[in-house]
Amino acid sequence: MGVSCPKRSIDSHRSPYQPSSWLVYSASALLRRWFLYAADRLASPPRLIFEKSLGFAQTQVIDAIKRTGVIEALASGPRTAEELAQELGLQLDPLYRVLRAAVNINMLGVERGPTPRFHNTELSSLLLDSNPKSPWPMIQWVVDDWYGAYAELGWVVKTGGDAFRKTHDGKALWEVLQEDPKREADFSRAMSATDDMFAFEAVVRDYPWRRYGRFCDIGGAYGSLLARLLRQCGKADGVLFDQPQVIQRARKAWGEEADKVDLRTRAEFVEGDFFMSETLPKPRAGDAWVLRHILHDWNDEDAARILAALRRAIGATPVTLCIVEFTFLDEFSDPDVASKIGADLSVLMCQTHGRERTRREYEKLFAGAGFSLKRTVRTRGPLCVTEAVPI
Ligand SMILES: Nc1ncnc2c1ncn2[C@@H]1O[C@H](CSCC[C@H]([NH3+])C(=O)O)[C@@H](O)[C@H]1O
Repeated sequence: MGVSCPKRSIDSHRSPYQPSSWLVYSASALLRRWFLYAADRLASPPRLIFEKSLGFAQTQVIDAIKRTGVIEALASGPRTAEELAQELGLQLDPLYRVLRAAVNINMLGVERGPTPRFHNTELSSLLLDSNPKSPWPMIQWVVDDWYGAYAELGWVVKTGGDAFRKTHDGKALWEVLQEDPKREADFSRAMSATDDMFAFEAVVRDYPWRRYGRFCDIGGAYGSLLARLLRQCGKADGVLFDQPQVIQRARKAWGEEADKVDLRTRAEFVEGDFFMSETLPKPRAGDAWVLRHILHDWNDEDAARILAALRRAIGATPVTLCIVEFTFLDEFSDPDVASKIGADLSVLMCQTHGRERTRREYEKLFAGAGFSLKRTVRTRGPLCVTEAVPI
């Protein structure tokens, strides 16, 4: 009985998802992998392989309960399928079957009885419009833009082609976004929504950011990472660097959003292109140039061009590059390998052969652009911080 609501409050300054201790983090990652392995061993192989091949059905169930308004309607209390069908103008039979499927994957809960009443769970409540940190913008991207590209995975393996261009009239993601300001705004919002998914709070806490005097967030979108770093390191200031149209909207966000507005005087906004060194910020000794989810968007050739532009812009100034990515520590068994593989396939399919890299692959990339890799710092989540300094 009763409606389960999000147990953790939504705080605008800090992620509501605090990292657990290293011991709990490592043990739970291990247990999760073990449970998944055990569940597979217990199932009958023919059924198992068929169920795995139906993975896309989950995507569609989540999409359906969000886009038909079920999740919003349930925010005001449990409903039967009949009530929902009437209120939202939906078809009762398929609706009931989708609600049942959602309960099966814990996306909805049910009060059983002759007429079952459905309610939101902690998971579905996260998708409410009233949640400023809702993962929905990202899920919407996955469904609307990635899904079709993913269907071309076998084709990519055979031909080495570009799935995103194939499914988007020959255009790459950045071109699609540049042509449509609304979609670009949605994309930047979607990127901020990944903060809580990938233990962003652990990145802030598990790496010693306080040693730097200034952060330059290169390709920082609306600056959710920069804002969090400035809050953590009271003496530092920051530069947010991105494409002109993104920075114009970021400026507005920093004038309005509760988690950023008081930090506005400590941040500078620079518009440019990270392939062109002359547009990058002017370096300052003691800077950290932070690139989160940037290099993974690009294949080795393009990533090397970005690093070469950064190297030219930095010159002889002592600056540290901090690359925040889903770095593979062990490609088959590191604790968060499932998230890393998910991210790797997404950038393979949607970013013209972007890739998640191993430490050795970063080492090679840096060396080719005049940087040397100093160390890779693990965090209590799938993201690592890899430091590099100019040679
Ligand atoms: N040529 C470019 N120059 C500068 N920024 C770019 C360029 N191409 C893509 N970007 C930006 O790169 C970012 C990649 S998405 C990552 C955003 C942010 N670092 C985060 O972790 O949330 C987007 O904000 C793009 O606008």
